[in-house]
Amino acid sequence: MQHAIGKLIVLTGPSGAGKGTLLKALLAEHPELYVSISATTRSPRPGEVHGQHYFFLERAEFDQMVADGNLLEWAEFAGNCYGTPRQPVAEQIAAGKTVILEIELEGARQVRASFPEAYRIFILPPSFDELENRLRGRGTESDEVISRRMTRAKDEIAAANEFDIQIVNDQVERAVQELATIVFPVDTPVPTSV
Ligand SMILES: Nc1nc2c(ncn2[C@@H]2O[C@H](COP(=O)(O)OP(=O)(O)O)[C@@H](O)[C@H]2O)c(=O)[nH]1
Ligand SMILES: Nc1ncnc2c1ncn2[C@@H]1O[C@H](COP(=O)(O)OP(=O)(O)O)[C@@H](O)[C@H]1O
Repeated sequence: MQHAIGKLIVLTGPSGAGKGTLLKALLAEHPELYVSISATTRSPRPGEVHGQHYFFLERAEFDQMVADGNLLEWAEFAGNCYGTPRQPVAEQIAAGKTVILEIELEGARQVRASFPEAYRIFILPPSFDELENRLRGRGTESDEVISRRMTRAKDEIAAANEFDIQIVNDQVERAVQELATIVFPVDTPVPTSV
């Protein structure tokens, strides 16, 4: 039996741009999508669940995953390590699923090198000020972490044109619809008669 081959989609954008918000809304409409669960050394935020939002690991455990070749990509971001467990992604793609990786810029570059057929989407905030408002408004990070993320955001936004497409997250509903048309491109209808 021949296996269907699914596709791989990478979603990147500065912290606070709304990647998590858009993905959650997309997933609610399309539960058949598989969103990869990353490993991280960052501490859980209130409400975050191990194995659901992230696999929260000690640094030594993360380093072991890297050493064993168990991460498809990984990077350091604002003082913590983040990486994509390889096996679940490989399994879901082999099963024909569309797999989404929500990862930062360095990881997205690694995926481009190792998986050039992946489709890479960049989420932009409407403005830099609005990005900071959203990050502060989320209320999950200290001032110091916010300022580290804002510094990083400048470099990330400067790399937006490395991606196949950019989506401005102005309004959640509109941006989710745009995202959906990219993840699920409308097939050209096959004429039933000529
Ligand atoms: N390279 C890489 N980046 C990741 C991974 N998981 C999450 N990230 C990115 O790490 C950054 C920080 O994530 P997080 O601490 O959850 O903050 P948030 O995205 O602002 O909620 C974000 O840009 C994520 O997209 C991963 O597996 N690999
Ligand atoms: N289009 C939008 N308009 C206003 N606020 C938004 C929008 N999208 C997301 N937000 C808010 O901005 C904050 C950051 O969004 P989040 O999805 O956590 O970003 P990211 O995952 O990219 O770090 C959250 O408080 C979220 O509710």
